[in-house]
Amino acid sequence: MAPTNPNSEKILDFVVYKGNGIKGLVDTGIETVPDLYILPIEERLLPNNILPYDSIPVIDVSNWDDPKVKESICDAAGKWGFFQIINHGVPLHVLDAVKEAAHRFFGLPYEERNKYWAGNSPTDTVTLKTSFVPQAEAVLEWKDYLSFRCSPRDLESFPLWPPVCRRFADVMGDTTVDYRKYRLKKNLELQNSTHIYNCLMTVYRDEVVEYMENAKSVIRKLLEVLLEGLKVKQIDKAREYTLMGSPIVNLMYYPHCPNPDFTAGVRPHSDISTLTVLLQDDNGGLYVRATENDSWIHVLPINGALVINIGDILQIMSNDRYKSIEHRVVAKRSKDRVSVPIFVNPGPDAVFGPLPEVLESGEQPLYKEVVFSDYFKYFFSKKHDGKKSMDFARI
Ligand SMILES: COc1cc(/C=C/C(=O)SCCNC(=O)CCNC(=O)[C@H](O)C(C)(C)COP(=O)(O)OP(=O)(O)OC[C@H]2O[C@@H](n3cnc4c(N)ncnc43)[C@H](O)[C@@H]2OP(=O)(O)O)ccc1O
Ligand SMILES: O=C(O)CCC(=O)C(=O)O
Ligand SMILES: [Fe+2]
Repeated sequence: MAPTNPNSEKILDFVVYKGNGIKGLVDTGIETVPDLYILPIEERLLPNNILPYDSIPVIDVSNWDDPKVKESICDAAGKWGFFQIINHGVPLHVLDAVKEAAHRFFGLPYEERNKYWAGNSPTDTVTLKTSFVPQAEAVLEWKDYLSFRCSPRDLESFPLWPPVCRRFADVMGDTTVDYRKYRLKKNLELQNSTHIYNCLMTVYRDEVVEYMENAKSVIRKLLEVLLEGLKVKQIDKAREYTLMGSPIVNLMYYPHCPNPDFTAGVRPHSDISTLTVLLQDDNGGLYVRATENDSWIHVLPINGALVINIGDILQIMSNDRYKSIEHRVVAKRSKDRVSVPIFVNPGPDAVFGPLPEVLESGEQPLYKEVVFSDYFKYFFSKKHDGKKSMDFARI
């Protein structure tokens, strides 16, 4: 949807086609929001539509086996589709490191960031993008993001992920070092050299993998509890592939915005994942749709917590017992906001539909069976538009 306004054409060229991103535009010192980013009034989040006293549930998961914990998770998935978990076991330093990595990556000069811009990246497992689908959006979203595909197979391209650290190259001698050798060397060196540790800490890809590795057991536990709530006794290999075969980790960057009320960081949408594990910073800005018409609940940042939301796939598999709820993001006026979602997605060729365990008592399926890559392509063929992507699978 090419803009007709010549100024918007110039901005589109600078941000998208020259690969500067919205970060590059903000770095030019703009003091007003360009037309290309101004939402029509009916799409803006107005203060009257925010419910000031409501909040999504916060669940302490220090004991996953406690029936009350399991019940709270399944209830929240059915009623809210969103909840925060605390005492989940992912160390605070791992969470802080990955947020810090996002700031460091987006703090790099244009030339360094641009090496990973969609179309330039040495591997399709890591791409830097802007907005959502700029080709299909009349108004762009105020965000850039570095996206990492993290299935075991994708991790083979780890050596091509952005290290961008001279000191790292000096220490390792070769930035294209094999991942396993790199881990081995890191473990050996860590025992006797804080200097080398500090060097390694400046490598983004390492923080992303560290975060993902730590989050895996939380994801597994959440899925076990949620599937048990649907009478599924165990997650075998085939189900594991359908539930979590191709995770994606994004480093999201919402640079400060001269007038955030006019813009969308992310438009209202539901995620297409089975579930999403989201680490947000202390800026706030994430809003979840409440049951009342067009009202929104702010997700208060809690240090160390992870925000969990049910995605379309789990709503479909549960035949609507669990809900993928719409949410949106508003950028900040004077601070750069970062967040790190893990979209826990099915493997590309996984076929999903309402689970047999859910339908066993004769309930009618509300959705047909769909191949995940078809659903994914459909989602990325248009702008974020509430929950409309679910129509793709609805009977
Ligand atoms: C929210 O809930 C989610 C989210 C997610 C996943 C989130 C991600 O961030 S995954 C990474 C980004 N997504 C994808 O890559 C999706 C796969 N991509 C596609 O299917 C296609 O790129 C497309 C979006 C459908 C567009 O296809 P097409 O019209 O054929 O255009 P392309 O050839 O791909 O691109 C043309 C040209 O533009 C560049 N480009 C495309 N998108 C962007 C962008 N956002 N920013 C900047 N540039 C972009 C592209 O690289 C091409 O450039 P060339 O120089 O190569 O011509 C998971 C789960 C959830 O629940
Ligand atoms: O940045 C956030 O807090 C949420 C981002 C989000 O909803 C998404 O990328 O799907
Ligand atoms: Fe989302």
